[in-house]
Amino acid sequence: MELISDIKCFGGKQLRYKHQSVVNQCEMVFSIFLPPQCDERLVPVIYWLSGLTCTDENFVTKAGAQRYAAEHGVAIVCPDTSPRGNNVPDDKEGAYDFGLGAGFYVNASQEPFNQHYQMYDYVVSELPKLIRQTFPVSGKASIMGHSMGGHGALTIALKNTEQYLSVSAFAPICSPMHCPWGEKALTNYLSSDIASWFEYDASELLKVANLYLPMLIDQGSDDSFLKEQLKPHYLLNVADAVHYPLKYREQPGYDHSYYFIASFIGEHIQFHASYLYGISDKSPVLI
Ligand SMILES: N[C@@H](CCC(=O)N[C@@H](CS)C(=O)NCC(=O)O)C(=O)O
Repeated sequence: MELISDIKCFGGKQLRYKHQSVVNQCEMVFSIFLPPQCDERLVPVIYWLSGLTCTDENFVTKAGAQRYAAEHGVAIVCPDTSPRGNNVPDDKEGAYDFGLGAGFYVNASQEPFNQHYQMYDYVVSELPKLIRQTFPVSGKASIMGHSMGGHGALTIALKNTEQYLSVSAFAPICSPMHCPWGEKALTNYLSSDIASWFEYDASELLKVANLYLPMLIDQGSDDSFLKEQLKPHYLLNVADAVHYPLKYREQPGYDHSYYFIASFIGEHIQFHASYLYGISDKSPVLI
């Protein structure tokens, strides 16, 4: 692993590294914020998954999360949103919503994407192992994300309830099976057989959830992607039907941007810290 940058921030460190990923078969870059508490003890980790067109750096430079992470004593890990490099295939037309910067946090099974696009395994297994081996972090983790990354956080948490204590999302794609961004990604990374899409659709996964994971979602009412792409009603209808106690907040007047994320990131970090530090009771219940 190679250190790219090391910057002091709110008494802690904002670090950036590159390493060779086994699952993605390419060099990957990630960022990690270590709060000042790391000087004395192990801290829990929150994983942040970004949206379309982002790298590991959008959240680091725009969300203003470091102040809250330092206050609450949590590390924040930000992976990139896709594999990258000369040999990594991209969208045929170089569109922003597929390929580079748009890995959708799935394991691709379809040529030519299956060789490098294994972002699900990267985020769930390879990166957390590397983080635990390298940094002063405890085994406790939560996960959050935005848009495509909100879809990633929700699906990954719902499929790995033992690995995360809480999950949250800003403007997540709530049912990729039912929106143009998701349909394009799932068709090309998986197949045109819709049966293969269910395991990467948060609304479908919520239908069969048997453990309750604390879940917070913020959605701006003036988000230009709300009606065509994000479609929270799919998730909310399932949550109602199966009595899943998710906390959904429509935030009046906010759009899809990092200004929206910056406005509520403090509350999301506080939400996760309350479970990571055992202040709130996760009490997983069978539903
Ligand atoms: N209109 C945008 C669509 C992509 C977009 O809005 N991306 C969101 C996530 S879905 C984002 O975080 N962009 C980077 C940023 O705002 O820093 C574009 O073409 O770049």
